Amino acid sequence: MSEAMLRLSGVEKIYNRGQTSEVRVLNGVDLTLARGEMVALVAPSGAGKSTLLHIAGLLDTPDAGRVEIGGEDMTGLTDRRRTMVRRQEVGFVYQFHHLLPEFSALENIVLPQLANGVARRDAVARAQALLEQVGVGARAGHRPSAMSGGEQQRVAFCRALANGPRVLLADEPTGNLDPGTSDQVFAALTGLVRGTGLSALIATHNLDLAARMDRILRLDQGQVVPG
Ligand SMILES: Nc1ncnc2c1ncn2[C@@H]1O[C@H](COP(=O)(O)OP(=O)(O)OP(=O)(O)O)[C@@H](O)[C@H]1O
Repeated sequence: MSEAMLRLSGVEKIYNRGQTSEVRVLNGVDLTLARGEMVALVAPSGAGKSTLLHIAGLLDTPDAGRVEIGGEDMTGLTDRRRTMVRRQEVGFVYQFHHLLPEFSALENIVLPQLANGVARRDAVARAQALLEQVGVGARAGHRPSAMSGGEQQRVAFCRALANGPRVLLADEPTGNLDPGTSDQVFAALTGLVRGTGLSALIATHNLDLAARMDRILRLDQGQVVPG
């Protein structure tokens, strides 16, 4: 059997709304991403995609169930260890790029590497190589505000991959782009992911993009089912 990079088992999440009402957003989510798999997560707005991605990426904890990354059970880890695993093993991409506005594209990819203990020279070389790979190498010195939306998002992909994570989690990564740009930016993301062994879970409303991934999963009534 192929190696599981991300596994969620029986994951539950309940939010309290006031003192009397609660909403069970995730109700026994089981999900496994094999090494190198690109999987689409499709769900109506409000179904709990962001909640699921945050739990999978160790930004939030489930009320029940467990999360394993690279075969390691994340339940009961110290905050310090969780932060370390998140920084090294998980890359995030959001609908909006969230790049640091006062830094260049290159620096936005260098900084997370420095925070992870990489030497500056190596970090710069990796950042430049990633930018070249997604076709924005010539923009390395530009600040985000001097780049197009598609270019900004490509830089955000590079930043997410800066520390060589094993798992990439993306929440509507092309949701803010027009259809043509969305296609190109998705192709750039695919180019970065394929062949690296990285496993990607990509939430999208775009069914054309979803159809280009290895599998489609649907979040339905708090559970993940084949799409
Ligand atoms: N901190 C919170 N407290 C209470 N309810 C919450 C909280 N966070 C999310 N919810 C509720 O949980 C449900 C799922 O939210 P979530 O953001 O995960 O959905 P989503 O599928 O990502 O939606 P969208 O596609 O619109 O971003 C929603 O009904 C939301 O209102």
